[in-house]
Amino acid sequence: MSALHTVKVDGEARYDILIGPGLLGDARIAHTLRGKHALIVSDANVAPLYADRVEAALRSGRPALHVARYVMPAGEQEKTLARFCECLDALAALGATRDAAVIALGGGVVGDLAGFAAACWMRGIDVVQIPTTLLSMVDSSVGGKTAVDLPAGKNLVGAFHAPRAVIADTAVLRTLPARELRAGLAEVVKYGAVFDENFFSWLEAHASALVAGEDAALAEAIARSCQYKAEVVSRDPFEHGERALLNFGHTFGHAIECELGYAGTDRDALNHGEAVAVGMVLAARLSAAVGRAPLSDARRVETLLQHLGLPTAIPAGLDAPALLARMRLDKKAVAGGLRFILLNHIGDATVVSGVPDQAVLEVLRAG
Ligand SMILES: NC(=O)c1ccc[n+]([C@@H]2O[C@H](COP(=O)([O-])OP(=O)(O)OC[C@H]3O[C@@H](n4cnc5c(N)ncnc54)[C@H](O)[C@@H]3O)[C@@H](O)[C@H]2O)c1
Ligand SMILES: O=C(O)C(=O)C[C@@H](O)[C@H](O)[C@H](O)COP(=O)(O)O
Ligand SMILES: [Zn+2]
Repeated sequence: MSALHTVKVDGEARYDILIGPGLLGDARIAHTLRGKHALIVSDANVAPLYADRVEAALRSGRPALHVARYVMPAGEQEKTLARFCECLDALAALGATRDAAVIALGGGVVGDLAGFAAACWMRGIDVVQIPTTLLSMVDSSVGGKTAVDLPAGKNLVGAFHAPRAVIADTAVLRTLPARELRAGLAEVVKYGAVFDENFFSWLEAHASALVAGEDAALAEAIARSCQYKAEVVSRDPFEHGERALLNFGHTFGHAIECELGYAGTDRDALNHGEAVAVGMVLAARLSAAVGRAPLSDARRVETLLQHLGLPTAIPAGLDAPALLARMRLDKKAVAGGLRFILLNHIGDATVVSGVPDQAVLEVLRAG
C-alpha cells in the first residue's frame, strides 16, 4: 500500500481508521492525545520492534508528555484478568488522569486487553488502537469490542469501548510471521462470506497474492475489510442486531480455542484466526444441514480457506459434546438457547435461533 487511506466510523462514536505505510512515526499519533499521560501497551514481540518509534512520535508532538510502557508476554493465553490488573497498575504508577490515553500497540490480544483497561480506568479513558497484525488491522482494532478471556470462555469479561483513533501502519506486516498473516485472512474471508459475494470471488482470485503478502492485494483486503466493519459498527455499535453477523464461525471457533486452552501459539493448537477458519466451515455446513444454503457454498468456503493455507478441520482429540457445552456461554446465546450465524448463500447471512442440538452435534462429529 503506497497511499494513505482513511475509513470513517460514524454513529455514536466517530473516529478515523488511518491505513498506510510509515504511520508509526507519524506526528498524527500525537494529535490523538488530549492529556499529559500516555501508556503504551504492547507485547514482548512487538515492543522491541516498534515501541520506540511510537514513543518518539508521541514525544515529538508533545514534549511534556509523560509516557510509560506496559509490555505483556505475547499470546492468547495472556489475555487474562491477571494481565489486565497489571495494566491497570501501570496506569496507576504513571499517575494517569481521566484525560490520559492508552496506546494499544500490537495484535488483537494487546488491543482487546489494553482497550478493556482503558474502558475501566477511572470509568473510561481514551484508547488509540495501533494494530500490528493483519487480523487486528482488518477486525479487532475497529468497533470497540474489548475483553479478556476466562478459562470458561473467550472474551467473557469485557466492555464496548470505541477507540479515539485507529492507526494501521501496513509496513509492520513485513515482520509478521506467515502463520499470523494467514490467520488474519480468515477474518477477511468472513466479510466476503457474510456481506459480499463479489469480494469473496475477489479473494478466490487473489488467494496466492494474499498468502505471499503482496502489498497491493493486502492493501485492498485491509481497506475493504475495514469498510465493511466500519459500516456495520456505525449502525449497530453494541451488537443489538446486524453486528452479530461479524460473529460468523465464532460460536464454533471460540469453543475450539477454549477447549484447546488458548494455546494458539503452539504448533499443534489453533490461534483465533485459525479457529475461526474451522468455525466458518462448520457454520457453512450447518447452514446446509438445516436447509438454508447449498452444500456447494460450504465446499467453496472450505476450498478458499485451504488455498489461504488455513485449517478447515477440528483438531484431533476434541470431543463434540464438550464443544457443544462450551458454546452455551457464547455471547449470542439467550435463555432460549444458542444462536448461530448461518449462510443463506455466500455473501448473505442471518442470525438463526432454534437450531437443534442434534444438527450441531452431527456437524461437529463430521468436522
Ligand atoms: N475486538 C474485536 O473485535 C476482535 C476481533 C477479532 C479478534 N479479536 C481478538 O484478537 C485476538 C487475536 O489477535 P491476533 O491474531 O492479532 O493475535 P495476537 O495479538 O496474539 O498476535 C499474534 C502474534 O503476532 C505477534 N505480532 C504482532 N504484530 C507483529 C508484527 N508486526 N511483527 C511481528 N510479530 C508480531 C504477536 O506478538 C503474537 O505473537 C484474539 O484474542 C481475538 O479474540 C478481537
Ligand atoms: O466485532 C465484532 O462484533 C466481532 O464479532 C468480531 C469478531 O471477529 C471478534 O472475534 C470478536 O471479538 C468476537 O466477539 P464476541 O462477542 O463473540 O466475543
Ligand atoms: Zn474474530
